[in-house]
Amino acid sequence: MNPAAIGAESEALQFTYRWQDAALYALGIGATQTDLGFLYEHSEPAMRVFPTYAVIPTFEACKALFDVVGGDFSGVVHGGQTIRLHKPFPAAGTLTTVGRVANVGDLKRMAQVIFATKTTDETGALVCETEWTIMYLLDGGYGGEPPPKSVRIRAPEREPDWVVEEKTSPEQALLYRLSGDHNPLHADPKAAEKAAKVTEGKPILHGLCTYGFIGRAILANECGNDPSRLRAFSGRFSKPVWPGDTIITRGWREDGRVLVVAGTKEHPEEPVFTNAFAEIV
Ligand SMILES: CCCCCCC[C@@H](O)CC(=O)SCCNC(=O)CCNC(=O)[C@H](O)C(C)(C)COP(=O)(O)OP(=O)(O)OC[C@H]1O[C@@H](n2cnc3c(N)ncnc32)[C@H](O)[C@@H]1OP(=O)(O)O
Repeated sequence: MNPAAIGAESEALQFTYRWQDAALYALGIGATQTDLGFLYEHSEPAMRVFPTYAVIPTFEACKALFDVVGGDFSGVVHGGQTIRLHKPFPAAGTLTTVGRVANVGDLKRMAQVIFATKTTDETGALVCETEWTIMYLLDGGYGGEPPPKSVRIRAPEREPDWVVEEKTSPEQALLYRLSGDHNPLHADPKAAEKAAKVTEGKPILHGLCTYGFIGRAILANECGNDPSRLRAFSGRFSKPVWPGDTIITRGWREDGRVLVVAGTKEHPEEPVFTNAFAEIV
């Protein structure tokens, strides 16, 4: 790993998308007939885009920094994701993103890298900021500084204010990857075998696919499906999810935020998404 990469920036990368791309993303994160306003170009009012789409135009700006950071990509898993939204995404458009290496940390058993991005639209207005925590399972112990301690967010003891249970399909990762993350870990059993410590030898779901399912549950229960009301969404991928699993998301309204925990029906013993909150207006 290369701690000298901290502060490195990508070029300003342009990303143009069509309504078809936003609809394909929506299907990848489990949208159904009840989400028609996110799928149909002639929707009235105008077609909306799920706010978690923020991870799609920003992905390449992070990937562009992979070489400067170093490490072994075959041992990479997604550790956590934050998005901050300043404007809803139009159904189609051109966005410009600059990526930055925010931190490279040594956890001894693994390394942790944080990539940050800023995205603007054609008018130069800020649309979204993102933060990607990436775990390098094969690169710990390189002699670097540990990352700053994360702030722990725990769900209250009481019953949640809402619960959403949604089954992913066995092909969910094969559909989600069409939106741009072609990591073989989510498609190829041979690649999954190499990361067997996490995957148990079977392709796992993209963390950002799970994130999209959970984001949809928040949008439906807290924002009346209005993307302009979700201002931030953050959480940690604590355990893997496999295509076909049923994701159960629980939400609590607490101190002006929504705290979230998600698990799966198949592995109820430990949650898959933790340390999570959403900010709503
Ligand atoms: C950037 C553009 C390119 C994007 C590349 C991404 C490509 C994608 O295609 C890849 C994916 O989508 S992979 C799928 C999604 N991710 C996963 O399934 C990983 C699930 N998580 C795990 O298995 C474990 O958390 C695991 C194995 C990660 C760690 O578990 P443990 O070893 O048990 O760690 P633990 O002892 O619990 O924690 C020790 C300290 O390590 C840090 N940490 C651990 N998990 C973290 C996580 N998920 N995120 C952030 N930090 C994490 C913490 O510092 C932790 O200490 P503390 O708990 O006190 O904060």
